[in-house]
Amino acid sequence: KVSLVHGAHRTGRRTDAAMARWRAYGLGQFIHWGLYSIPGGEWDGKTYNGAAEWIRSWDGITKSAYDSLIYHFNPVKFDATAWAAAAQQMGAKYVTITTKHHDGFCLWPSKYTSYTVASSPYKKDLIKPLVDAYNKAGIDVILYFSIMDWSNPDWRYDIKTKDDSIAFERFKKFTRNQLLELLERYPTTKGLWFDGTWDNAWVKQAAFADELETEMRKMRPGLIIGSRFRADENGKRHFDTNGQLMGDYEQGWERKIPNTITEVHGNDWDCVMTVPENQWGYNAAWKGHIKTTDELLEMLAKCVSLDGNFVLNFGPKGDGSIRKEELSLAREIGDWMAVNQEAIYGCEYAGLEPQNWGYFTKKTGTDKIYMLVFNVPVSGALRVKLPVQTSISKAYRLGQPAQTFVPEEIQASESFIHLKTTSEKHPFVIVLETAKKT
Ligand SMILES: C#C[C@@H]1N[C@@H](C)[C@@H](O)[C@H]1O
Repeated sequence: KVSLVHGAHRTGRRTDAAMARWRAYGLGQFIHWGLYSIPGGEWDGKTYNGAAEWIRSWDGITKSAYDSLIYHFNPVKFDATAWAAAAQQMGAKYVTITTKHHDGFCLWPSKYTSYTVASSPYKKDLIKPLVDAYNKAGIDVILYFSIMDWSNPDWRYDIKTKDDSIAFERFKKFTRNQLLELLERYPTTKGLWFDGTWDNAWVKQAAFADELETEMRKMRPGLIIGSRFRADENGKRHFDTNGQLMGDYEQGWERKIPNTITEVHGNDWDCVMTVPENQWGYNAAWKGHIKTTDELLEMLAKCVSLDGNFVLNFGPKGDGSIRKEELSLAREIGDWMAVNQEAIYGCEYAGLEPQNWGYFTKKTGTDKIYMLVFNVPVSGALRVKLPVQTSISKAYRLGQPAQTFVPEEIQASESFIHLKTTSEKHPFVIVLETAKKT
């Protein structure tokens, strides 16, 4: 181990109540909304392949033309209550909302720049109504904040000259001001989801970022900050030079999910996922593979089965409406969660040998096991291997307790659950109440 001043300040998981609440969420919603939502991935009649929220960075688009979008931002269809209701029906327990993406446009009337909603025809703060509506719907709010800020003349990708250094010192003050402003304005928010922290200039700010993180945590006890915020003094991100996780949970699972529990290293983590391959902001012409409800449910199940949360992204349109494809996905996920949420909320890695038919979760603090079935074998026989000296005292279909199963023990602590039919068309859950053999 090397001695670090600005590495991880904690080994192992946080054990406080705020983090336990985060750990139990299971399902979250991501919202990417801003000026980029107006063009929706198209410019002068041309569609581009890159992510729609990065359109300002694409060749062929003049930056000033993009920046003028602020004078057209007037989301008259914005309805925070409707957004929160859709998320609540879906079963999301937390939402991560873009306060400022890489373009630097602020959805709140920040005192520290004019590039905010206050300078748009809409004028009003968008974050407060969202925080209030989601909280009212019983959904916690995490604020997404991009350190990288293309609108700020003091931002630098790297610091090469004295002038760069002087400018970036101003940028660091600006960034701190905005973050403390967000924490002051929205006191019920539970965490900050940082992005745009990979550039050299920021990676060189180990001491500043470490002190800022400490300051924010003092301001908001329980605040949750992931591994993407800061680098250690050797420029190591997510995991410090000693391999210790920076921050409270691993934030590396962007559009990907671990396959084994060993990849999780005993940390908390969440996976943030797009519906199309790689579009976060609204993209009019969704191209390529658009994930189905069952695919997204399987991702959710896989994340929870490996001790993570699954956060599904929505990209509202520039007018503030949510596209119908996302609303129907939310509804179908919600319909499934209405029956099966017990296998998701407050659940964790079950510690059992993975099986091909799907995923195990376990209710935290109990011996209750859930079998989330996605791949019914032609035999209809679902193999279950329990720890030695553990038996299944009861097995039944979640949501239909009268549909019970009598496990066939094929050898010590290994059983088959025989399905009554192999013609299920959608994922379902079997509950196993287990007990230590006396
Ligand atoms: C790259 C990148 C960013 N990280 C995702 C969470 C989106 O915000 C995307 O633009």
